Amino acid sequence: MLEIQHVTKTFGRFKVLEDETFSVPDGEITGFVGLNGAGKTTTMRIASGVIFPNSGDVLVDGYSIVKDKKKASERLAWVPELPIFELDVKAIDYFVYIAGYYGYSTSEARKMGMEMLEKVGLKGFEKRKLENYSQGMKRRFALAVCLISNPKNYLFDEVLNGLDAQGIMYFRNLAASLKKEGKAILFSSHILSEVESLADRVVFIHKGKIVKIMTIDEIRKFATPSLVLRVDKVDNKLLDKLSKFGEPLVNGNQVMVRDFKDDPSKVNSILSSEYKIYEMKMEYSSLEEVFFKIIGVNNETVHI
Ligand SMILES: Nc1ncnc2c1ncn2[C@@H]1O[C@H](COP(=O)(O)OP(=O)(O)OP(=O)(O)O)[C@@H](O)[C@H]1O
Repeated sequence: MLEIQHVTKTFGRFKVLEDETFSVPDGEITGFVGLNGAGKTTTMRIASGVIFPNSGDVLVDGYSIVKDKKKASERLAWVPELPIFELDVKAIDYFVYIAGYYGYSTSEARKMGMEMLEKVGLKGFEKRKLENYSQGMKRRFALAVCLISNPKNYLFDEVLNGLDAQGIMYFRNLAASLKKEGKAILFSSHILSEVESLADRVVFIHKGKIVKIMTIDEIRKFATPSLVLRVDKVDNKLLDKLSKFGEPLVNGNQVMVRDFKDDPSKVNSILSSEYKIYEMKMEYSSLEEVFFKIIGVNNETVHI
């Protein structure tokens, strides 16, 4: 478990984090979202012990990263936003070197390295030098390396950046299996659809302050419900009928009734004598919409 406790950080006179407090529980994936410059990477760097907070602390399974750095960092793996492996060394040799640091023999480490690199989709590239890896390959390699020590806590900073569809799939599977093993995972990303599908809870950060912490279930309740219908024809009469339930938006023969808070079967009974309904389902607005509601900016003007 990770506990970020009243962390404040300033760079020069600029306050980047202010009294930041939240927890990353065991057996859960915690999504960490915010606009560019909100403070996610700084939080992760503090939690990993690379930089110190001005005040506050981070506890890793109860050990302070400030006062008991060795014990805290042994229990933690961190994949940084920009893994730097500009090394004139083969991937497998570097893996063996790092694994040696954690007490594995060369033969054990080599066997584990070959397996792990295959798992992250780097089979056939084990002997390529790291300096010749692409950004996506470096990220995959960083994911494999972070598993060597098998710690309880994980910090993944924008690890989806630069990953292709296969790499994203690997990360999804990895995060799900770590969660199953009861690990605590903090995962930042701008790909909010991925956060929504992976995370159990989401921490929202804005201008260095935690503005909201919500479970995915709470996010779904908070989100605006819409009824989506696919019908044989869309005419004014249909839209008239639907507008009694919410705001109808048309896209071909599909109509989305926004802010729908009624019983879908009522719509069915009102329409079924005049229209063929091919499909009817409830949809909830995305985490993205919830995010912009929470921080109070318009998603057309700000890119997340
Ligand atoms: N070493 C540093 N010196 C000065 N300012 C810094 C330093 N590191 C970060 N900052 C500033 O702190 C703020 C938070 O940066 P941080 O990288 O934590 O944001 P982020 O939420 O990870 O953003 P992004 O989504 O763009 O990666 C930014 O304004 C950034 O310019």
